Amino acid sequence: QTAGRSVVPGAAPLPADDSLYRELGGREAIQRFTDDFYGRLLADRRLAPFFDGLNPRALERSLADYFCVVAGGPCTYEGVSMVDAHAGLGIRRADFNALVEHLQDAMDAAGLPFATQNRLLARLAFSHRDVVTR
Ligand code: HEM
Repeated sequence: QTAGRSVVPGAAPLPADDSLYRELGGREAIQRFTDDFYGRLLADRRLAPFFDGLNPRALERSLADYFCVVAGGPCTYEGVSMVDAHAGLGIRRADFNALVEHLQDAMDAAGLPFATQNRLLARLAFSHRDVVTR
């Protein structure tokens, strides 16, 4: 474990280097596609109800920190574990897949290459069992 990086419970082991973080374009680029991603979630009538009443700025920042850490970047994620964040939400496999599609679309719109997108998605896939509870 490299000093200064927070552990993300339930996720894949942290990458050995920051190559994915750099491919994603760094923290600010991650924030930009994350903000776009969140907008897409809210525009999706299947998914928007999950995010009712939440503070978009706070969640966008938390998500971008999480993506940054998962990509091996020099960020700190201060949120809760994936189990705790999603417990009781009753998220189904179809919800999970829909969310991943929006993330792909946001990364596409940001011009990120498929290989880079897939590297991030592969790491996030480790969260499946912690997020999908029915
Ligand atoms: C790869 C899959 C996913 C990842 C990596 C992920 C990641 C996260 C992260 C990092 C947070 C912030 C937690 C915090 O700040 O403490 C969060 C919160 C949340 N996620 Fe997810 N998530 C995923 C899938 C989903 C899905 C499929 C849904 C619903 C359709 C969802 C709904 C939510 C909601 C509603 C919150 C806010 C919980 C709250 O603040 O009470 N997530 N997620």
